[in-house]
Amino acid sequence: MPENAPIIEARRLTRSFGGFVAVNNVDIQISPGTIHALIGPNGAGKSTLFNLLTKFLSPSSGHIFFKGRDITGMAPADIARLGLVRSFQISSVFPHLSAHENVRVALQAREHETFSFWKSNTCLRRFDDEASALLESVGLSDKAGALASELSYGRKRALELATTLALEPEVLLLDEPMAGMGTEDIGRTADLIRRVGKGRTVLMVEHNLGVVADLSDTITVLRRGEVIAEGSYAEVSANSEVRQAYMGASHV
Ligand SMILES: Nc1ncnc2c1ncn2[C@@H]1O[C@H](COP(=O)(O)OP(=O)(O)OP(=O)(O)O)[C@@H](O)[C@H]1O
Repeated sequence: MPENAPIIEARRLTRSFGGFVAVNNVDIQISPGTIHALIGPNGAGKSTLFNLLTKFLSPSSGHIFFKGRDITGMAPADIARLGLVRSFQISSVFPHLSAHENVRVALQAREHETFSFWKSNTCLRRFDDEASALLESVGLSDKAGALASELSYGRKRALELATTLALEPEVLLLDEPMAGMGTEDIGRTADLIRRVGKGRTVLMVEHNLGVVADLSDTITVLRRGEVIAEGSYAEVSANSEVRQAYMGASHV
């Protein structure tokens, strides 16, 4: 496969709910090593498209490719093993384990060593060291011993990112990473995404256009289930159809 071939590609992707077409014949290509955002007004079909691309929903028709391989019929767990890992699901963190233990569990899961009580101390030590390094990379070193349930909202999401990074994903899929965050957490999370996005591909749905402008290499704008524009923030924000789509929308 050529180096700049899309890492994720959808062709004529469509999803209907009853008679309603939420995603309509969408073609999209995600280039490797880029941060790519899906935006659009409420009800545009962003979450549906994201859920299709991450295999949480099945398409009514169309195809999804990961590194040129058709993954349309594959289960999410199988595509996660290929390197496509969805993050920012609060439920993926165990509330009664410490931040450090949460990351260690994810590292053990990666190596299918969930039942590692019989492992040597040296082996467990390796997970400990790796867990500490991951916590440091998301700025949580000082919270290593804190229970996940005691972390602030923004830090919980940083912990989720650490547990996702433990799986060594090639593609990070972020569903509204800034949702529910205050200004300070937004700034910190944006820095974090930029940092962990280096050398990876990031696909995110995000409502905060300031963050989208700041982080994204490419933006795809949806409206009523269809792609109406794609390009850099400067390009899409100058597009008259995009401006029209956002007029009167509550979150711009
Ligand atoms: N499970 C479902 N059953 C029926 N209709 C659905 C379902 N999921 C989404 N829809 C409809 O599909 C359309 C697109 O929804 P979707 O959540 O993908 O939009 P969105 O762009 O993510 O919106 P928002 O910004 O409000 O989150 C909406 O009209 C929604 O009501």
